[in-house]
Amino acid sequence: MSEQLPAHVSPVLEPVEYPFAQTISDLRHENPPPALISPAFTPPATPGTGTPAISREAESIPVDTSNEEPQRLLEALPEVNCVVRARIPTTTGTEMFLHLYQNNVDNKEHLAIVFGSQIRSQSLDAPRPGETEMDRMIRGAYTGRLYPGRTSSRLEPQSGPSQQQKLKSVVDQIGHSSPVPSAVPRQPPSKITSAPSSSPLSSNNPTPTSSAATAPPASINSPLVRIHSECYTGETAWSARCDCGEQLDEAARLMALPSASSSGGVIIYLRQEGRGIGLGEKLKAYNLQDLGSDTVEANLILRHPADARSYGLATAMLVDLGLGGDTGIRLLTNNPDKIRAVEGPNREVTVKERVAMVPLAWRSHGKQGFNSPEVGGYLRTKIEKMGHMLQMSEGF
Ligand SMILES: Nc1nc2c(ncn2[C@@H]2O[C@H](COP(=O)(O)OP(=O)(O)OP(=O)(O)O)[C@@H](O)[C@H]2O)c(=O)[nH]1
Repeated sequence: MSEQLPAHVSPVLEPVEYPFAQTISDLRHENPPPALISPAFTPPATPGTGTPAISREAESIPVDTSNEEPQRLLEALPEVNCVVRARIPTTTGTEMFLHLYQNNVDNKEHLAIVFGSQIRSQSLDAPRPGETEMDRMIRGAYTGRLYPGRTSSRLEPQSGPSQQQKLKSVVDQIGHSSPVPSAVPRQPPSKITSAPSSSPLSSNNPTPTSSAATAPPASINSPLVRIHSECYTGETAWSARCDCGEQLDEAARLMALPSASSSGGVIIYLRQEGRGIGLGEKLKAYNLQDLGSDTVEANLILRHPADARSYGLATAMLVDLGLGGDTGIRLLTNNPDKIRAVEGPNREVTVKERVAMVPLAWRSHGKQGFNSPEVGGYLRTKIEKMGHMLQMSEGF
């Protein structure tokens, strides 16, 4: 029997009662386990959601989420609590505030990377019984900046001016007029000079879509938000199988632009590695991909949903950061499921605009970013099988 199988099928995968006994081709064409398809799966032909391939200029394409009710929304939002926040000066010159959250649904340390000092966590700022001013400063519940010898978590008019004067003199010395320098992209994109566009509307109305690359800032009231899922391989191990690292860099770059400084920005960094299946399972999926499966098929063969993620924690964190209700956000994504899911079960958050994440190589016609057969297949599968609002670029 084993000699009838393709050479790449391991003999240990032969017992007939398991899907592993079949060839990958069988699984793909005859027996995809329908019960394992994620409720987050979106048919490829989501109307009105494509991103034109030829022009990478700012495009507004209507998206209406008012009739969409994802099946996996919880009835109520989880509880989240920001336990510590710290200022992180970055290698690009931008500063951000890293917020670490705990919650009542898992034991993971989900993060909010906040650009701009105007976005504050309510749970962090809430007083804790018996805590001292030093306790508050140590857990990051302070306003302004920390400096040696500071004794209060609140800005004090008496001691503040001298520190502000010190800061001003430092700023004057280095020739900056703004206390927070703007970002220097890791790979400076020559054609990308402006923030994404936005235009106000509610999620009950058509949502314009703009390209992150070129759109001028039409509205700066709603902060830019990226809901990012952990990807060790793409963010840390230089993987060219996916564009996760590039997307993270690009989100940070956009949020650090001077044009975004009045509204700020937030990257919600969720610890749902491998679309929620974990790193070990994702690595198995990579091996299946090298054996011929696409990213969705590989997950299904491993008996995982195509996408095992949920976004309730992200919604709760955004609400805690004061971005709930009518404040509205501009969401950086191509994923239609994310848009409605992040709004929460009772529309606790309003997505006013979607901003497309177009791969850098596509926007620059190969001059920047990176290309590989693997990332091409990864993006193609997202578009063709997961309804991503992007159109495959020619030559990739
Ligand atoms: N299971 C699986 N997960 C992958 C694979 N490649 C990347 N991932 C994971 O996919 C997730 C990246 O998803 P996101 O960056 O949130 O992107 P998205 O939801 O697809 O859509 P965008 O918001 O448009 O980027 C991370 O958790 C990665 O670890 C893969 O081949 N298989």
